[in-house]
Amino acid sequence: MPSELIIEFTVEKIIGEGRYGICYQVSHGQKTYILKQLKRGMLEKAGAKAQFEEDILKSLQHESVPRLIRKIEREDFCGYVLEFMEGRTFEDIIYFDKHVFEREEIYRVGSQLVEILKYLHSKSIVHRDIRVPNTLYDGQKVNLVDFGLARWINNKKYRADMDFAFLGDFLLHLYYSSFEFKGDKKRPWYDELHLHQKELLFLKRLMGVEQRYKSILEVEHEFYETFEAFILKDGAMLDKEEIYDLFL
Ligand SMILES: Nc1ncnc2c1ncn2[C@@H]1O[C@H](COP(=O)(O)OP(=O)(O)OP(=O)(O)O)[C@@H](O)[C@H]1O
Repeated sequence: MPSELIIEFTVEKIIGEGRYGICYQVSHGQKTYILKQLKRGMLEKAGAKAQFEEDILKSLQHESVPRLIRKIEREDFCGYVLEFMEGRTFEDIIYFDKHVFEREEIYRVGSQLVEILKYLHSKSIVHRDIRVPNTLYDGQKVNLVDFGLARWINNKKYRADMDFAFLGDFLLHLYYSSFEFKGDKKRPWYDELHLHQKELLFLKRLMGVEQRYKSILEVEHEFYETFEAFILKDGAMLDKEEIYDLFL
């Protein structure tokens, strides 16, 4: 990184290096930002594609999506300064902290992701990379980052329903956090996870194993139907025992 940028932004740590760039956590005065450097080689190869992340982030205003603070385009550095979003990645929370997500928490996390997707799709944007390393969580709020693969929906190559299988796969990571492998032969998720009938159908439809959902509004409707049917009773969360009874 060029020294001038180190003067303007103090590099706190390197968060990661991906195919397209390097992510730094930086500070400027009291404020923390993310500095995402785009690799020059990749930028040239990717051409117009690199423009999507910038244009898409600029068009968004959502508390769970980082704001694009500014673009830096210089001879020796090309990248973005992004709003710093709180939380650890779900990847770290599940695989490093070994946190177990119970249904109530899966419901709370899932409902936030559905809400974020509803916003993105209403802006004609498909994210195409909703995965555990690109979602942050502080125990309450879910944030979605990495818009490198996001595109404007054109209903040909880029369809809104592409995000549904990602959402399904993401939710499966949460369900598997409580799964105990007993050395059994590996079976498909729909056989080995202990799921309520409605949950099973909801996840199968997200994943495209059963008839795919047509829109995020349909996903949202089914999400609440599915979870509220057995998690909420008279407006209150069922406790673990009560949820278990429903499975019998
Ligand atoms: N705005 C943000 N606030 C906080 N953390 C962020 C933010 N943006 C990215 N990160 C962190 O940096 C990591 C890498 O970011 P991002 O995925 O955008 O970079 P990338 O170069 O596309 O990486 P990859 O190729 O591995 O996907 C994320 O997993 C997340 O932990």
